[in-house]
Amino acid sequence: MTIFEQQLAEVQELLQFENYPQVIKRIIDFTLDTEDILHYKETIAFLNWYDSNHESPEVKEKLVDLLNNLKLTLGSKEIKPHQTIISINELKKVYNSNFSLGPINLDIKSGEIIGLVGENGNGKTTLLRSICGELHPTSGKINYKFDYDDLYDLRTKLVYIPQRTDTWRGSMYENLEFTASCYGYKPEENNLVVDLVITRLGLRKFRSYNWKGLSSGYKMRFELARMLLRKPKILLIDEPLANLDILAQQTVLDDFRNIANSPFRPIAIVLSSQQLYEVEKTSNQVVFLKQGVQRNLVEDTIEEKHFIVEFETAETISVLNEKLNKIGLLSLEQNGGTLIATFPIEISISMFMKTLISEQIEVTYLRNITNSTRRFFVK
Ligand SMILES: Nc1ncnc2c1ncn2[C@@H]1O[C@H](COP(=O)(O)OP(=O)(O)OP(=O)(O)O)[C@@H](O)[C@H]1O
Repeated sequence: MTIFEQQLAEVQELLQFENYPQVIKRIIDFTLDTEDILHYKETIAFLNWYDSNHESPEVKEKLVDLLNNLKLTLGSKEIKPHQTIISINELKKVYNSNFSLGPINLDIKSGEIIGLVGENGNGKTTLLRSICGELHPTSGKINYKFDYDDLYDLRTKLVYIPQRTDTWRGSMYENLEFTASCYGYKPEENNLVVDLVITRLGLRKFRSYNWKGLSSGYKMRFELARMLLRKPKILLIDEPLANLDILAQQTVLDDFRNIANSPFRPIAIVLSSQQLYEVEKTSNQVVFLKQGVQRNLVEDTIEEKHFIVEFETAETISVLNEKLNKIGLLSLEQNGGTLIATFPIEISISMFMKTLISEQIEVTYLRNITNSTRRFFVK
């Protein structure tokens, strides 16, 4: 099964369960993948009709037709393999302020999401700005393994969205039309592509809004729409989840996943965040930075492996120590209201849970963080 066939099967399943908002997003992705104006027009005709026919019994039938037509075109299109597009070797950046980042070693592949995590001031922004070429490394090298004509072309393909973005004038729609016209879309394609991208990012209702009228979460989505129109190889995004509620965070991460993993136009996404668990669920690689030093979870073989759980309970530390000693508790640390218990690696989550039940320890929260970068945070 090709990656396209897998994705098609996923969308067909969503359609079976009548999850229309998700199906429509994925259909827009496929439509953009065709790079064919006829498909753009067909999907937009459906979107315009759907605006006033959400409840119509014809929705499903129309979506099935759209999907079948897209399948015919995309079934014979060449699938792009995921390749290393940036290779970072021994990168170091030293500021006069004495902060030093690195050495960083990292391969970034198309189609993948890399999460950069770490507490405030640990070098996440410095690394993103180095990768996009805004900062010159003190030593080490960043190899860009894709074709580009000159530095301008390189910067077009490396798109960086900072934490705080600039204000803009006019409506969101006009701004996106302008961006599309600057980045090589034909005049007859311009509005069609803008319509598709705007809808894909959940901005359809807000197209006539100006900068002041948009909430910070929607401003971030606008920046994303603007950057996607540039057809980047890599998107570097600083704290995209910062102003979003938990549901919106999950939606945005899901969108990133699908946008990155296009069978025909895969891009890499590197994002920094404090939302550790959300990022870990979505990323192919997680890089943890502590005072500028890199720790990769998958490659972290230096330390001895332990079974580690994070939990919350009203029980006292002395009682917990006594009860959990029965399954070889090695340490019990308190981090705010949360407890972190470390055991030998032989202990499993089911053994831990059985002990909670047999020892009558009531917990209000529990998470196995053995394979999470969370354990770097709590050290
Ligand atoms: N241009 C600069 N000159 C000197 N020091 C700097 C400069 N930019 C950042 N720093 C320092 O480098 C360190 C790392 O900053 P950076 O912004 O990369 O961290 P961060 O992990 O992105 O933090 P946050 O999560 O707060 O955005 C900080 O101590 C910061 O003060």
